[in-house]
Amino acid sequence: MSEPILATRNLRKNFGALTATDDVSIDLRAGEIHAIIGPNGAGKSTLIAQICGGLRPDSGSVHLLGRDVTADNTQARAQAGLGRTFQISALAMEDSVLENVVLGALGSSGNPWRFWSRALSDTSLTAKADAALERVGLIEHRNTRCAELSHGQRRQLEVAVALTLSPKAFVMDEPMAGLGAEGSKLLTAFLDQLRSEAPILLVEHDMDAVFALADRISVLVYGQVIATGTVDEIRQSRAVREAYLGEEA
Ligand SMILES: Nc1ncnc2c1ncn2[C@@H]1O[C@H](COP(=O)(O)OP(=O)(O)OP(=O)(O)O)[C@@H](O)[C@H]1O
Repeated sequence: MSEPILATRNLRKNFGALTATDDVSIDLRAGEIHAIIGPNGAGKSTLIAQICGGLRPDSGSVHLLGRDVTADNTQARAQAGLGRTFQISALAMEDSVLENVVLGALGSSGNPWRFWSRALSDTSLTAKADAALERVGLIEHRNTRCAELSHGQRRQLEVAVALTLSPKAFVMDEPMAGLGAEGSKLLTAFLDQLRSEAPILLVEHDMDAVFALADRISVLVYGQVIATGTVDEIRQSRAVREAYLGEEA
């Protein structure tokens, strides 16, 4: 099997006596959507933070395209090809849609703030931003203030921001959160085709979306991966039903 695009190896993180990440080794392979599910407090956000560089693990490692990036900060990982969308929106509400995409591309690329005014007249940057907006279906809103977008459109915009860096892997933290049925359907269709461009590690509570999209699912409970498998394997797993879905086996 080809080398995973993104991987964690024996990742561990303690908060005092609590082990929030307990020996987690997961792979994200080319072309796949790998969903991470688990009850509240299972350690999904803590795991994502270590993968993206916001939190340093106590032990274990993170690998991107075969390279150990454990010591790299968030920005370095973004530059190395890790595209991220957030659970809590990181958009600038008073700025336009286009400005948000350019700002995101700049911020992640490590360019200092003082070049901001020049960035908007940099046609290669704005062309890239427009291409990303076109892809997520927001091009006609390029000059709209972000605050005027619907919740669903903001989610699309976050994906556009991530797209500008041509990521090699995406990490998405609850992209469906707050979307209505129609919004979820649209985003599900979009992610479905996005996986062929870059695989997606997807943390998501919306089980309809997870079951519709995931090639593989890993189930996290008390910081541990208790099972990894296909949708059918996870649905049929006795351990998962007992530990997570709360059903009597
Ligand atoms: N900075 C912190 N200090 C102490 N404990 C923390 C910290 N961050 C998280 N925890 C604890 O670690 C455990 C895992 O939390 P985490 O937020 O990663 O879970 P989660 O699966 O993302 O939950 P949710 O689905 O509710 O977002 C929880 O028990 C939480 O209280």
